[in-house]
Amino acid sequence: MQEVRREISEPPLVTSYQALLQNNDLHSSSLKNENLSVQEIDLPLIDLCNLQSENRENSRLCAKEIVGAASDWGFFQVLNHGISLELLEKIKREQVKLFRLPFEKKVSSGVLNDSYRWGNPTATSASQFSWSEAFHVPLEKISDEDCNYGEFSSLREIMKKLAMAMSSLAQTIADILAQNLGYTCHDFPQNCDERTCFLRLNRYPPCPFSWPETGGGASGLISHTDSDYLTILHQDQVGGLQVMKDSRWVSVRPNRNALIVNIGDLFQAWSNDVYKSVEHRVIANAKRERFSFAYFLCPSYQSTVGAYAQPSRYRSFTFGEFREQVQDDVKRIGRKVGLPRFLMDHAEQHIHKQIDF
Ligand SMILES: C=C1C[C@]23C[C@@]1(O)CC[C@H]2[C@@]12CC[C@H](O)[C@@](C)(C(=O)O1)[C@H]2[C@@H]3C(=O)O
Ligand SMILES: O=C(O)CCC(=O)C(=O)O
Ligand SMILES: [Fe+2]
Repeated sequence: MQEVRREISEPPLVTSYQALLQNNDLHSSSLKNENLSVQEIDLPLIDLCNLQSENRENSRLCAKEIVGAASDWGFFQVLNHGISLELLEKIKREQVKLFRLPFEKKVSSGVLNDSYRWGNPTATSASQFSWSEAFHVPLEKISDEDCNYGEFSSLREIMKKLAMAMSSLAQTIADILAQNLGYTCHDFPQNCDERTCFLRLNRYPPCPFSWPETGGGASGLISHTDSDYLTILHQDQVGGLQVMKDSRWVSVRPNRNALIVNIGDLFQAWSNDVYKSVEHRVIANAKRERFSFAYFLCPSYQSTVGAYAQPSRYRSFTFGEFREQVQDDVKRIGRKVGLPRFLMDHAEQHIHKQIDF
């Protein structure tokens, strides 16, 4: 009887991870029992309905909560964000269908602007491996007629709606954070539009190398800070997102009605470290697959990040220079360094201070 070859949708994560384990000391694993006593917490929960309140005091207090969380946690979650549960559930259904495509098709069909990524292509050790797959799609490609959606035309419509709603939410929050620092223009950050921003769809397959089965194990997504101004993130109810708080990992309790907002590297630089771009990661789950999606508020590569006030702790750099430095560091030392590469050194700071007076 003709054997029906079941097309595999799973990326070859096991093979890749095992190959990396062979390279390294067999006992080395990314989470050397780091995960033992991670506390589950609720991120600061901010109800955005107060922002539109006629009561100016409510609106002011809501803005104050956003500023406080962005300065202290670098992460918070918002209610009444303008994206309906119905739309969020539609995205989840489409996302499941999309990731169920045969792996070969995800890699080679060019679907969603050929934006498919899995594992961590630059990983040279097990600790840099990410047990996940993703589509990282520029917003402009979502509405681009010749963007290959294959049988996913419904996905295009849903992603366009999502992108619009996420863009508006990100702009509202960026405005509040910028105004708090005395920035009066209403279009901060400049040069962020559908040509420069991204939607990222993540799937985290069940992982046989996950903690605590092995007392350490693969990361769903390795620890990183986001290379953007601001990220709006939706995680499903499986859990696994962890955020660094006071030098300890805390696990973020899922809240089905909330969206998570986190400050990116560029906003930390622009705000002279007032707002924090905080390390976060995803712990792989042994039994359940997990889905999330994220909107990244990014400027054009030619845009200078600058600072809201001088003297800035960071030398002036463009987003393109930042991305290049990230990729160069990942290639040369196996991990992203990010902002520390752009700190003004003391001599430069001294000179800038002299020039400014
Ligand atoms: C926000 C992001 C930065 C990142 C891609 C991502 O969407 C999520 C994973 C991040 C990460 C972590 C490990 C590596 O440093 C990196 C280059 C990667 O492959 O995944 C970064 C990505 C980045 O900075 O572009
Ligand atoms: O899946 C998550 O919860 C986090 C994803 C993330 O950090 C990212 O895509 O940058
Ligand atoms: Fe992230």
